[in-house]
Amino acid sequence: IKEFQKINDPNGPPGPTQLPYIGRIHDLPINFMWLKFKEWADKHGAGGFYRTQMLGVNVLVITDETVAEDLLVKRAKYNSDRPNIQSLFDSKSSEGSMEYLPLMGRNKYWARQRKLTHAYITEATNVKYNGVMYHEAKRWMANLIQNPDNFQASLEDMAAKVMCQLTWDDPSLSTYCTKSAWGLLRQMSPAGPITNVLTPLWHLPMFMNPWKKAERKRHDEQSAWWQERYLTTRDKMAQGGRVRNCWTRQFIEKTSLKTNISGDYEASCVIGMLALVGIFTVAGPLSYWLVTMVHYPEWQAAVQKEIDEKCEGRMPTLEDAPNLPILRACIKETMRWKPNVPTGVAHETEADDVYNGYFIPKGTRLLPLDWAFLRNPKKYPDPDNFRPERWLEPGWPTFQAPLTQFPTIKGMTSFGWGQRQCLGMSLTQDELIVACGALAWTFNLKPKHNPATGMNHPVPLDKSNSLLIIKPDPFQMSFEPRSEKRKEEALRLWAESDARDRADRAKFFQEARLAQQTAIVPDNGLFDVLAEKKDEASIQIRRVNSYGPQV
Ligand code: HEM
Repeated sequence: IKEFQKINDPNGPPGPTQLPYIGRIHDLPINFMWLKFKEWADKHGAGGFYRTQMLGVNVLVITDETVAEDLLVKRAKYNSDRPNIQSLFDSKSSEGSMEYLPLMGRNKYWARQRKLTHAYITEATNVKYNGVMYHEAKRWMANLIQNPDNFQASLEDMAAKVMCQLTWDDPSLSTYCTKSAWGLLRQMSPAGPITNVLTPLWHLPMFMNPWKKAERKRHDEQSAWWQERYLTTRDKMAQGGRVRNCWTRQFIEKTSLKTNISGDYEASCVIGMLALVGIFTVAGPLSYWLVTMVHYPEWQAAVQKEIDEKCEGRMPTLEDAPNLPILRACIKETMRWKPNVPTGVAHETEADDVYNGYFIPKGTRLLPLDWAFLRNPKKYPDPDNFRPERWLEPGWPTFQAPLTQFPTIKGMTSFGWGQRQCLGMSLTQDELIVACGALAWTFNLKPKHNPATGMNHPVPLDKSNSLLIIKPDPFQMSFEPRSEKRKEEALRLWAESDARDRADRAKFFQEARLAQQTAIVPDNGLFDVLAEKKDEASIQIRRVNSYGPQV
């Protein structure tokens, strides 16, 4: 009784009644958890937040943007740590595992890896990703023409190819990279292994602990693959520069000479993680774009009309973005209506604090509930419906001019807060403009006819997985080329881009080989450095493998 009274202290923050130790874990469903959090928000969150508990852990659910601003931005100094994820080894990198930047505590590994990631993404954005997004969007359009029923896999593959190209100059790695990203995403999600919710199970001895054994295998495979990618890239460079511009090459050639990244192992992790994080994050809104366009043909027509007029018949590029506000409004409204990280990503407090008169103990998880922010009826009237006009017409609370600049997805609550704010906002916006623009230019996206029932296959609006980053459950739809001419043109664009890419690679490799034969390239000693570093790397990697993760 005493314990019950203590955790339900009437002077504490509001929230649902807690049971000793388990808190409210018994009626928090694993699936669609964000809906239950929102239900509690409607009952208890009048002040913009409420508290709950889970197996002894304090959670403050933030349901209002102003409170998120106060706690996560203004008090970022001590509210930017991350909670431990039980089913990963050393998820916070407190023991020096250095592996998962987005999950790290606010420590030195996080600080230097965030700096490097930010610099690399910014540089790639400034050079428009060396055309990689256009190339992959064209490949995807051709794939959709030739094999439309495989659209969900080819969509993820497009996002993965962009990241593998930017990271290792090798789009053929996309299949493995996607699988690897899935493995990590599942492992870190509350709806993944049961040990993320019933955390004490994780501490069973290894011989009777299937969860830990499975994670050991997943972890070791993933880190070995990251290391192999890194060393293979370096080998290729040492054998005649057979790698074009990419983040790994940039690290080996330039950054490694002046960085505080500790060495090859850490480099392979920060670079590998960067490749992974850009797959499902972008694939989510892109999948929801398909769902939305099927349900709102009038908005699809408006986007197509805008593209046809403003791009004069061309497939849109990033240069066209300022002239395409309807496209940008539909992208932003898709992300508002169907956010792909609906619970938000938790921060953890590093100091005791008092907020609005309520005591918040050190170690509290702060959960910025994106589903609640994006369904706030004051900011988003008619929040449950897809209304892109809220970004386009004066009179709506979210309207902002000029339309050449707004709407933009940059700064949306979905990208998080303060010191931990997402580093991929520009990349996401650019990839969505290119990919959604290409879809609108090439296809009419429609429901698919089911001859067995004589009706269309349903395209559900509310069926998804419940991982931390969600995507819609498999569905069927049709990709109808807008005309025979458009179809031919899309296929031609891909053939042309593919041929150019092959020719560029061949020319680059030939020149690099020639330069190596005539010893022009190694005059800066790069290859000697690389040869030496290779030995260091093998030593270091042997060390890392024997050190292993903290079990
Ligand atoms: C729709 C797309 C995306 C969404 C909704 C999203 C959302 C988020 C969220 C909610 C966080 C945590 C923020 C916080 O803790 O306050 C985050 C962190 C991060 N995101 Fe994204 N993200 C997206 C795309 C990307 C992409 C494409 C990349 C990179 C290519 C990326 C890289 C990162 C990184 C590196 C972090 C960790 C930042 C840190 O912990 O300091 N994200 N993202």
